Amino acid sequence: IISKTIFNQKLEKHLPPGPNPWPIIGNLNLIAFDPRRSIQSLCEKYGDIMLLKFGKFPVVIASSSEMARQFLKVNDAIFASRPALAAGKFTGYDYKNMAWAPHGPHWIQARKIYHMEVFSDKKMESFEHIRVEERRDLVSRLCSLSGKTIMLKDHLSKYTLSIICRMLISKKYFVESEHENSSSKHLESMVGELLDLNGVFNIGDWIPWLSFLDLQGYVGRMKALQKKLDKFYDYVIDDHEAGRAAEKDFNPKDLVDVLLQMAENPNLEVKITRDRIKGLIQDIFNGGIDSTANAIEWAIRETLKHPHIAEKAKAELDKVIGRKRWVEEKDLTQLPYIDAIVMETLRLHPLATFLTYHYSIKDSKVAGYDMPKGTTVLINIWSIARDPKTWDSPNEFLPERFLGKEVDVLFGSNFTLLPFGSGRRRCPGLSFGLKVLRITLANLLHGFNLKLGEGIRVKDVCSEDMGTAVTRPKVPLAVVVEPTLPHDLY
Ligand code: HEM
Repeated sequence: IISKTIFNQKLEKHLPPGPNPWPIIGNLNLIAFDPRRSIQSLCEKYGDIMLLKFGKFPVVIASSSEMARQFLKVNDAIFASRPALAAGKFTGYDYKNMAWAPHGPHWIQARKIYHMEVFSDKKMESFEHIRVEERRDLVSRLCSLSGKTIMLKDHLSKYTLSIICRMLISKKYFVESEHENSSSKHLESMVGELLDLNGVFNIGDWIPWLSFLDLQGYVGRMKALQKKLDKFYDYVIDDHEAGRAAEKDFNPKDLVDVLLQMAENPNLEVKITRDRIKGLIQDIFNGGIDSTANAIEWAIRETLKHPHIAEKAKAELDKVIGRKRWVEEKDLTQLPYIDAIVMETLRLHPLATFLTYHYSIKDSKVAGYDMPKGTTVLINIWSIARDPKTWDSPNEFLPERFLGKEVDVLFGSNFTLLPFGSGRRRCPGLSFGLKVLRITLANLLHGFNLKLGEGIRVKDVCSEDMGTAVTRPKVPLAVVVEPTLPHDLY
């Protein structure tokens, strides 16, 4: 009876191929224990578009550039929403942030605010001094640790966190301290956990009547984390409100000031509440800190694994910049090999295996298949960027393949490479993240000899990730840094 029902359904509707689902659990039996790897191997079997059932919910996996184009360009307006998952409810202020917001007036308004108040060319320029100062701070900190084995990622996360804090909330709020709850390390670890929890596969999302059991403990962790972050945001907002109250003719200095000012505007289509302010701050913490730090770490890791690539990059830097100054943002267009390393890094090590879930708001037909309203879509950017039909030697780190190409191949109009997504939901922090990644990588290679930590051999440098949705390196990178520019530059 079951297979007949399924067969009839498939006849009535032209659905993408995929394994037959079980009642209640759908195909969860095939993927629940190692979702990422299981989905990848099912894609190999069923092809570039596959239908799975997560519980009773249809989930389509798109694993080729053409299928990505179908969802992110041809049918973008239909698939630009998000499913209502626990991560959005418990870590996205009940979908009042941007990343988990369904397509609608709140999300449209939020994106406009981001574009105008954070990522416009004018704003990006006005924040340049922050990026310069924090970069100086990073290189002098690294210089002071020269000769010692350090965990590079710790320094990179601290650096991206400081830039974001100063742009968003003007201050760092957290100080260098041994006290766990007031150190920047504390905020960093909360933000790292936030990113991970936003990528988990939570069974209760797909079998809602089981959600109260919180079988994997993720919802409990989300709630506990959100409570801690909420306390921090309350403190920041209260402090900003006090600043506004104390100053006559107050001039907004950062995004929180701007949002508080907008909250007083009765004519906005969607009222900006305190929770919406928190959600929007949280998006930038969630999206901007670890993503960029991870990408810089991956790039350095690959150059350590392939010393000839580091040498070639240094030769370019010596020729274009010389040995008497640091690289500045205006130099970036003169450094094609650095850009090639960046592009190859984001090809092999995207932030996540799949883009954040997309979700359809009405019935549609995609590539000849019927897609009912409420279909969730996972775009498999990891497989697309390693597709042997598009890429020669797809698993090798070969920056040369990008020589002669501009970094805008990363912007999503070429569906063979989608590290930032494409279409309406494309990453709004793209140009900021990319700028920080390019300039930091260039300066680290220019100003330091980076060597592997004691006892680590080149062949031991691991390029594997942890196998979770967010592609974090399996083994943290331990390095020794040696300054190479004149001492007064550090
Ligand atoms: C190398 C750095 C970064 C990478 C690789 C990256 C990647 C991504 C990806 C793949 C998405 C999902 C797109 C989709 O759903 O189709 C995304 C969304 C997003 N990113 Fe980024 N990102 C980076 C940096 C940043 C930065 C610096 C910020 C903010 C400061 C940011 C904020 C966001 C937000 C808010 C979203 C959700 C957009 C929405 O749902 O409308 N990201 N990012």
